[in-house]
Amino acid sequence: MSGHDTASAPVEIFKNASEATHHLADWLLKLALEKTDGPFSLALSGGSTPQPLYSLMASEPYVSRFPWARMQFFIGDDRFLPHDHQDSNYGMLQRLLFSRAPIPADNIHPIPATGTAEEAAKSYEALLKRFYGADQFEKDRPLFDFNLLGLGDDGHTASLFPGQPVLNEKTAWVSSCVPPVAPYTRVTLTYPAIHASRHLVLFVEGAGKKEAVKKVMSKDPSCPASAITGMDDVRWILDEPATPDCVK
Ligand SMILES: O=C1O[C@H](COP(=O)(O)O)[C@@H](O)[C@H](O)[C@H]1O
Repeated sequence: MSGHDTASAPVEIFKNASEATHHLADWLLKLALEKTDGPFSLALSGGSTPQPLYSLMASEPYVSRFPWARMQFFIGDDRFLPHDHQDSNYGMLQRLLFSRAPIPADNIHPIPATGTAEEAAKSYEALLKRFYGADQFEKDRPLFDFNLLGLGDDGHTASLFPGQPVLNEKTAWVSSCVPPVAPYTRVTLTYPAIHASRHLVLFVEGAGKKEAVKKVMSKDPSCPASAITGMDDVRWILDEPATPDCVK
């Protein structure tokens, strides 16, 4: 069973964060191995939830099994900070995964951290368009084979925060934005770029997220994650504490 949006998406529930993380690593490995006709492109999220996943991918047996040379790594959103700043999403990925797995340097695509945030967004969009080989999305041709998204307790995903102008972006693939409350100017994939994903997963853990998960599942318009769609497959991977009673 598969769904194309966050309300119809199947929900996979795991007893705890460790089980959810192992399941996600196994599924991601399967998808990456199955895609043999060209690169396997990924957009990865930041924040705290996926950190054990990145560490796991860089550990045995996964590190010996992923087809790293065929994988192209993009960042779903980042804080506009030097890459070695402790709150940089790219910096976190570099520490936990990129520096520990045999990934060709040319396959890792950080959001630039120089110039202005607007310039960084434009430059990342140009890079994505070169990778995609076109300036416009083509029907049934994804930009990302896999897009890993998190969820904030305010319903934000990537750096699409409630009530922000970036939510209305219809053409740009990448945008800078200033979160209303959370720290740092951000550079984020926009809805059009996120929607061009073949497999998209909302990976959410912890009781503190339960209310936000419930709102997004019921398409509450105040939550940016409610408007997420994917091309083929949108799914939730949750641990029990994050799972609303209505889906248990
Ligand atoms: O600010 C961000 O928050 C979300 C959720 O992070 P978490 O720490 O609650 O897991 C994350 O998905 C996003 O990439 C990040 O920049």
